[in-house]
Amino acid sequence: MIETTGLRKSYRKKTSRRGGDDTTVDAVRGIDLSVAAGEIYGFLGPNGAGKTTTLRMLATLIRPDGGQAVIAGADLFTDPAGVRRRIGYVAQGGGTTDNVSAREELVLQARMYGAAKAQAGQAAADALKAFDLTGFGDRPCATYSGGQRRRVDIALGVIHQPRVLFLDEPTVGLDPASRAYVWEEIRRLRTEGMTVVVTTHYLDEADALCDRVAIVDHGQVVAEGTPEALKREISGDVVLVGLDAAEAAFERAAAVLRPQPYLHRLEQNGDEGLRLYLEDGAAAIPQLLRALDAAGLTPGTVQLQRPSLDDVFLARTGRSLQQS
Ligand SMILES: Nc1ncnc2c1ncn2[C@@H]1O[C@H](COP(=O)(O)OP(=O)(O)OP(=O)(O)O)[C@@H](O)[C@H]1O
Repeated sequence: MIETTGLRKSYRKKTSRRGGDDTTVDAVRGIDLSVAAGEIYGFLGPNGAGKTTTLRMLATLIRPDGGQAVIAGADLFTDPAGVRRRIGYVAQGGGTTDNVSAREELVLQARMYGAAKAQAGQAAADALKAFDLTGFGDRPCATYSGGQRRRVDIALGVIHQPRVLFLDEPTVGLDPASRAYVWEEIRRLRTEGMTVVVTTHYLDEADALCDRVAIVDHGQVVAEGTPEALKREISGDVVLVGLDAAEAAFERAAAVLRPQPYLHRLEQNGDEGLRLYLEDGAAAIPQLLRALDAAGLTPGTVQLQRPSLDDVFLARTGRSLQQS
């Protein structure tokens, strides 16, 4: 449904000093994608990774500097109008107006896509029902909760029944219950056959919602696959060892643990302690506690975890997504 090769975009930025030269920001440095019909496909990455730029290029809102892309059978470079007819796009923060109701917004949007008045009224009524907005859909949008407003944004994005929907950070700023509700709506669109591409910097969102994920960093895809397959790459378990915030304790513990035969890899876990990658965490914990104890080190906490997408990010970039 979406095929891209080498998609790229640079921005020119004026330096703040007068007479200074322009600098170039390579926001997207050649992205190859293949998104199948009916998938929920996620771009996961830290702020500034190039997720929004990629999405805006695919949605015809920014012209790429190079590469190729075909979306729902239309070529992004030679037929952007064809792409636009087949897609919906919901920007970060959405586009609803405070003093207008959801129904009015939906009617207007349907009319903009060429529906006659009666058809647009019917499409709006159907959308209010489908997205569970009927209870408040005739009140001004300013009176809605963040989650309700987000559902209106998504309803607006699909009023013309596109084949592909692009959602930029759909749940940013929402409470956990509203986020779960928005995920449900996105899954419902998939069951109706829509292909959904979503950007997020939430690990749990990428993990729970997306069929496949591209992990993006510095304008490039650093890992791609189903969340399960990506996590399987990090074989074994993760053990978090909580230590005193003193650097010296981290270094001493690392020196003790590094030679242990069961350890695959060891990283500092921010200022909380160490993150150990090993085959069988439950079996290794008593041994590593004994080794630390023999060196006079007592961890405050020891936690066993399954690898997360953050561990994949860490393995590929050397940084944690949560700390980037
Ligand atoms: N209009 C612009 N002019 C100059 N630089 C830009 C522009 N838009 C984006 N950038 C830069 O391009 C890079 C990628 O930005 P982009 O917004 O695509 O990242 P992102 O992954 O979506 O992050 P966020 O979630 O913070 O929006 C960043 O370094 C950003 O500062």
